[in-house]
Amino acid sequence: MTVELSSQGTLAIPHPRRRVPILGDVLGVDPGTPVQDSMRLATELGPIFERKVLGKRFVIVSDPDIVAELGDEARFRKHLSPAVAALRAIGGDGLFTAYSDEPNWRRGHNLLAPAFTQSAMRRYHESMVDVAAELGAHWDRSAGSPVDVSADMTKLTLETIGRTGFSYSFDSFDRDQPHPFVASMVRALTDAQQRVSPLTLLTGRRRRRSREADAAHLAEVVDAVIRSRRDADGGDAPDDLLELMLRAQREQDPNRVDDLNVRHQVITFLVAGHETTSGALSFALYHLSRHPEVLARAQEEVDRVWGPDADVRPTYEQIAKLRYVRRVLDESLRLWPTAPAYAREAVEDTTLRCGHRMAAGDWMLVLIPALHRHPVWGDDADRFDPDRFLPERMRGRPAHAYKPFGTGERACIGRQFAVHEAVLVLGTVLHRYDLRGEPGYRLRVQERLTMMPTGFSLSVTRRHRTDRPGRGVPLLG
Ligand code: HEM
Repeated sequence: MTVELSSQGTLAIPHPRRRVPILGDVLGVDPGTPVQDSMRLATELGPIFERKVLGKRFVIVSDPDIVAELGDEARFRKHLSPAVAALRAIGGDGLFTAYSDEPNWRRGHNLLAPAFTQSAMRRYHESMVDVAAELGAHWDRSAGSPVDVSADMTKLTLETIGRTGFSYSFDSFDRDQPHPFVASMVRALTDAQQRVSPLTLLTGRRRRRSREADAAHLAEVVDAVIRSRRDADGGDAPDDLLELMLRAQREQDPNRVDDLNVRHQVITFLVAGHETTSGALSFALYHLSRHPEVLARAQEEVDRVWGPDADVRPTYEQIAKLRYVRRVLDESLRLWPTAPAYAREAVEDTTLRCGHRMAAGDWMLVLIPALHRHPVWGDDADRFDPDRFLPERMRGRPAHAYKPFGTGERACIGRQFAVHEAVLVLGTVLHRYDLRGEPGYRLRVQERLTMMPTGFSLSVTRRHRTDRPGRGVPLLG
């Protein structure tokens, strides 16, 4: 990166041309799409630029060298951006919204990390297969009408984290409307993201009331889940996240957390554990529907690894063998990383190698979709190409050019969970259906802290044995 130094010897950071006094860089900005606006600004202004909104300064970076430096845990740590700090209204000091020096972050991390190891995934596998099969049954019932992909992926991922983490079913596929938990969560996330916008500042009181009602509703749902567990006969309690926390309380474990934090952790995992994976699956299905050659290759792989039985229940080992499907997921998360930003603050005064000085507490926002389109990805970085994730091509790129799951000790604890679930679900869909997107659909991305395709539907038709090369006899009907 080339740098230009200001008269004070620090990096002169570009900003949007038309800056308005007091309000800041708001012209041409849509409060509903701050991430996509910033992606556009990154192409205009480069891999480090600033935006000011109502006196709040955001330094936004997408340069792999700077991102690598910000990942140095000795000099930087997680910062709660204004949007993430606003989420504390529902997540309190749960893992995602805790400050790194809050005691409950370390305790919660130590307590819950064993539930996210690769071997722990074996315990969740059968429940994940069950939920994927329910999606199949739901789509079979759609009888040829297009399915709303993001809505159904949200049902699926909420159901999966509910059952695996808390042995609780939201009965997602038996509902016409999303569970009220989802409606409250979507409003809470959207509200958090828009909290820094001057336009939304004007709608104060009504917004505050609705925010409080949503926080109360989320707490109510979660307290009911916790209560039903406490009331149950503890004899054969399921081995899940909730049990880990309740057992630690009973056994006076040094990492035990109090009742309020148990609530915060459950809300955190229900939200963080489904919203991002739902978006990742929806984007992957969007790309598959747009790239018939990728779709055919992915289907060929699933047929080969899982065999011809349309109602197959894949084994745990058969998920990791879907290498090409995994590359489809990785490439979807490159173009549309569904948790699109994370913030890092300087632990003490420091100077970046590019010359930019940061005082202790100064922070920068890593804009992941722009990092994932940096020139190190080549001059066709906007093109969907899963083979970018072939091992030999990955070795040729800087490691910090790909960060969909964040960085360091505050990186995503649920990464293995998300990958196992997403590959399993994509495998199930590809094995069972042919997919056809609406020909006129142009990708629209909704932002609510996370990103999700909107208005995207697919026509799904059951595949026959004759659709699987070299097989012969029809499987159905
Ligand atoms: C494709 C799916 C997912 C993506 C893209 C994703 C992305 C991320 C990112 C970027 C962070 C770091 C945020 C920051 O530094 O501020 C994060 C943290 C976190 N994620 Fe995920 N995530 C996904 C799935 C999951 C799942 C399935 C779970 C739980 C089952 C989960 C639970 C969490 C939690 C609890 C944190 C906070 C960790 C901590 O700070 O200790 N995520 N995730």
